[in-house]
Amino acid sequence: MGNERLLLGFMRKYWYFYGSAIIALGISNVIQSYYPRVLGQFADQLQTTGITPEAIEHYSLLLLGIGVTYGVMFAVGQYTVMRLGRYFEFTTRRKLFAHFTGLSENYYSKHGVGELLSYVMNDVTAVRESISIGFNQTTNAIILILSAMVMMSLSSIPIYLILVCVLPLLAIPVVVVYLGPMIRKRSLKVQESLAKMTESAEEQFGGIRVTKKFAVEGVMQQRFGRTVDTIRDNQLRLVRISSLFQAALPFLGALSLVITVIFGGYLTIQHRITLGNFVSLTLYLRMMVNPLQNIGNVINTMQRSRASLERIKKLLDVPADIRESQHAKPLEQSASDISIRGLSFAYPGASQQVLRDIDIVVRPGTTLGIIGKTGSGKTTLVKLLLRIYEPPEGTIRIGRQDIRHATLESLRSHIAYVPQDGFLFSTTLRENIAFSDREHLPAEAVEEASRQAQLYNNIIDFSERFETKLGERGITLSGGQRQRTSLARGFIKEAPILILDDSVSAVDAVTETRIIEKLREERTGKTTIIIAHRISALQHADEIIVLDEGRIAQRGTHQELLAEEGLYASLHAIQEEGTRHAEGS
Ligand SMILES: Nc1ncnc2c1ncn2[C@@H]1O[C@H](COP(=O)(O)OP(=O)(O)OP(=O)(O)O)[C@@H](O)[C@H]1O
Repeated sequence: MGNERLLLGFMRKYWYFYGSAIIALGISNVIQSYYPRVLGQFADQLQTTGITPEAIEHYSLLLLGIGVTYGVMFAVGQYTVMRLGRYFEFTTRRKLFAHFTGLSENYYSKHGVGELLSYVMNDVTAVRESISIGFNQTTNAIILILSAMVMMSLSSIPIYLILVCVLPLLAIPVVVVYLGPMIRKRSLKVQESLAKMTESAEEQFGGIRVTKKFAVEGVMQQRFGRTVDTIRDNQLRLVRISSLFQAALPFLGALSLVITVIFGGYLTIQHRITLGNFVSLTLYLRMMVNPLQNIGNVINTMQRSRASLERIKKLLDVPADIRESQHAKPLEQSASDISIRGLSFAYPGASQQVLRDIDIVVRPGTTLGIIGKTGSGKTTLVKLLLRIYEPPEGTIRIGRQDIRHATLESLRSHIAYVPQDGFLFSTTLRENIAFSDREHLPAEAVEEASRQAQLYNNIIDFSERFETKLGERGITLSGGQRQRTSLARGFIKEAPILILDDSVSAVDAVTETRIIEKLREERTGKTTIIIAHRISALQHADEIIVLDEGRIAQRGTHQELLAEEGLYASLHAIQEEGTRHAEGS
């Protein structure tokens, strides 16, 4: 029942729409139920007084009136319900998207993009169908069946005849109760395998260039084929049971008609009912078969949509791991000193700590360099600073404030973070650079940031300059250009703290030197953290920290570190050797 709360909440909110839809559909169906009665009366008149031009005119006008009123009211009801379905679709999609943005990296590391897309596409559509088509057909069916029953009882058709003829139709609920849950279970499986396919397709399309470069198209096709096969198997299992369900209902309808023809026909021959009664009864029963079949379809759709609703509800119930504390305050605006004390950290679910006993103090306006082998915990440290993962209470402070008690918005606007592979959106270069505040950042600021990132000269070579559109994930740019676009995005933010996480790794040595020089000019008085593998990118820092397996192995200035034996000096020697080699060749 919990799952339906989402749906019921929506229905409660738009009850007036539902109310008017029920009224319109109700009127249309009640009117429609007059149709067999009128034809029955016409048949009786034919038999008793014979056909007259007045009778033809009277009955045809009556039927026309029924047809027109039915059509108009039905259209109004149908339109209202369809509109509601669409409302649900877009409000739920928005809700899901808002929920997605609140979920942490930890969640995304476990769930693929395709899987999440599947919620927004397949599941929401399935529920929407049950709202519009389902609601529409159920209302029609219930009202039409009820009106038909009332009309039959009001006519002079004997009740025992009605009951006997309707008997097979009463088996329908039994079939529904028996097969419904099976349909739902199988639908859930179909939705899950659809999600897997979307996920696989997303990954395969994203990685198509790698696939081609490694010439492994065959393997990838096979892998994708397997996900498609699973869907086929699950779909077929669903189709088998749905078909059985849908076949059972018309069969019961036909059985009821057979009884009507035999029993009703016999009573007509015996003159115990009139020919008109017989005609109306047959038409009424015929009229009830379609709605009953529709109820079957609706229950089928409902079972499917309940499966989807279950998935959506489960997703919406996933709590955001990073939540603001109740008394969170914005960070002090001018604060730019960072103090890390006794910080140890293991990723959720992991037994090994990736950071151990980290103590760092970054005074305001200074630059900290962090170097270390791959996997030594450099990025993890930044993720904790940004609270992408929650650091232990009291371990990280900015200014005097524990970041655990700062509002997330203030923390993240306080820090400009440039990751190694900054994601570029498929929009213009200008919008990508001005990402932090697209609406307000002036064109000059965008140009200045691109100059600082040594990207300006590249951009002015493009025919549309800053208005150049980037393809999906910025494919039209080279690796170095993409990295510099991401750098410009970080520079433009002019945040009190700037973190470059291996952000100049894809540019050549000359460009790197220019960027670092520009950075030193522009960021005097502002705090900067530079993470790099190349010593040249951080040698000017006020303090350099060497991380090794999550611990601080060495610390000091470039000169101090060169003077002592250790990882830094050996890295320096290797890199110098490499540079000499490159210059010599
Ligand atoms: N989301 C995660 N869940 C579990 N373990 C993780 C996660 N992210 C990183 N790790 C592990 O944490 C360790 C440190 O990773 P981190 O990314 O901080 O290293 P790094 O020093 O930045 O490496 P690189 O120089 O290659 O970028 C690695 O062993 C990595 O496998």
